[in-house]
Order: sequence, then structure tokens, then C-alpha cells
Amino acid sequence: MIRYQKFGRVELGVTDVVRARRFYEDIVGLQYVGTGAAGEVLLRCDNEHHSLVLHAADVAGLRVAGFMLEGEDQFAVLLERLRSVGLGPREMSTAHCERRYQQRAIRVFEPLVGAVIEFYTPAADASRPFLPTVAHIQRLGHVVFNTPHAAKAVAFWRDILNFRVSDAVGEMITFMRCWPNPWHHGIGIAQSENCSLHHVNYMVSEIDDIGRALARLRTAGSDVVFGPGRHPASDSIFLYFLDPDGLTMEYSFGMEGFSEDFAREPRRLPLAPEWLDYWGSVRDPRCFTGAGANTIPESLEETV
Ligand SMILES: CC(C)c1ccc(C(=O)O)c(O)c1O
Ligand SMILES: [Fe+2]
Repeated sequence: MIRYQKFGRVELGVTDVVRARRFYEDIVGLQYVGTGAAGEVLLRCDNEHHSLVLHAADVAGLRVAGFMLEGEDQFAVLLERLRSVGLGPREMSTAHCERRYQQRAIRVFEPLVGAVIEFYTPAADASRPFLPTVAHIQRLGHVVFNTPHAAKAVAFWRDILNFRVSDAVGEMITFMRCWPNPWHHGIGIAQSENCSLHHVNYMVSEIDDIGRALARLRTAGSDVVFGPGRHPASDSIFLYFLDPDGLTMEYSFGMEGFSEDFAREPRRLPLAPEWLDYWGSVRDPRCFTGAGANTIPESLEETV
């Protein structure tokens, strides 16, 4: 059984790194950590070394979604599972791990969500206190993948990767948690026409963070595309907005937690607007649709 700590990091391609850095620092509330050898910008939102990496790209989108394993001993079973279904995981080089403050990392192209997925353990000295700025971000919350193969992808993440289904909304989206991490979902898998980024979520610790974000985003001229509202599935209060490339980001406050051993059964909620938002806000058509195709970073080819 593979055990996870959490959804821990995400790497995005953006068309203007300087502009994106300004947005994620000043408007979203992440903090600059440093700039890597290829000009990529590392940012943090909690006590981890970093949670977001921004790379220059011609088309904005998802490059890597990273999941922190509970410990080093999880790699063996994970590698065995990935190979058993014909996938070819790559070990990331020591130099690469050092640059990312990781003890060990493997990456694999997961064809059902069409994205590069990373599994890693952090370096022993990776964490340090985080002082929130414009928002009390607690952690990177979840990533949702758009895919035309949603049902197969859910089966793969459940049966091979040992994620657990928390809820689904019709056949449109399934929410899964990084077991035994308690939060309702660390990923979502959404049925769509292509493989791309649906959205990335940041969890905040106060309801005021949602209200203040609404004002801050409007003042900055950023697009608020859904909410504020309340999700019936996880019971969280949400606000979605677009980053400068049109990628959809979400703040959420409050989320159902599951116990490791006595979790409730997953539900299939009806596919109707009120099952996405109790409060009835109207979604802008640009919400969840602004991302280009996922990109496969060259660093996937690195081996030790
Ligand atoms: C509207 C999207 C797909 C959605 C729906 C429900 C939740 C939740 O219950 O937390 C989300 O986080 C979503 O992004
Ligand atoms: Fe979400």
C-alpha cells in the first residue's frame, strides 16, 4: 500500500515569468524562494521549501504535479506498481533533487491524465517557518486534471496509486484524496475534451481571506471567474480567479477531513449547478478552460 504525505508541489509553464511571479507574490500571497539555473522561479506558500515553480513557456499549462510520499520506503512499492502497468518511471538525478530540496524524486508520464507526475520525499532540512502576507495560505490544496479518459484515470489512481475516492459529481469530476492524508481531495479528475490543467487550489485559514481576495483581485484588475460560493462536496467556501495566462486558481476555506481507518463511503452527487455551489454564483465560461496542453519537461529524461 502506497502511503502519501500530501499533494506537495506543482510546476507550471507561464508565458511571462516576471509577470507571473508578480501575480503569485503580490496578489495570491506566495513568497519568492529563488531562481533556478534555467530561470525558473520557485515560490512557497507554507513551511515547505517551495510549492510552486514557474517556467518560461510558449503556452501556459501544467508541467509537473508532485506528490510527497510518507517516507523513503514507499518508493519500492510505487516503482513496482508503475512498472506492473508498463509505465517507465524515471529517477531524478541527485543534482536535480538538490535544486528542489528533495531527498529523492521519481517522475512518470501518466498517459490517462496526460501529465508528468512526480513522487518525492523532501530533504531533511527543507522546511522553515512561513509568514503569510496578503492571504493566510495554509497549504497547496489540490490540482484537478482535465482528461478525456476520466473513468480510466480514476481507476488507475485508485487501484495502482492507492488514492481514495471521496466523492464524484455525476460523471463530470471525481475527487480523490492522497491516502492517508485526511483532506477530502488532493486531486480531482475531470472529464474533458483534452488533457490540460483544470485548476490549482490553495487552502486559506480564514473566511476573511476569501472576502479580502475578492476585493484585492478586483482592485488589481484580475478576473474572478466563479464565487464566492460553497462546494457541497468538500463543504469548502471557494473563490476562483485567473492568473495572467488565464490558468484557473482557487482559494478555499474549510474542507472535510477523513480518518485513515473509518472513512465514510464515497458519494456520487447529482450533476446540477447547486451541487457545485450552494450559493448559486454564476461561473464565467473562462473558468477551468484557460490552460493549453500539458507539457512534458525535458528533465523527465534525467536519470541517475
Ligand atoms: C467546481 C469544481 C469542479 C469543484 C467542485 C467542488 C470542489 C470541492 O468540493 O472542494 C472543488 O474544489 C472544485 O474545484
Ligand atoms: Fe477545487
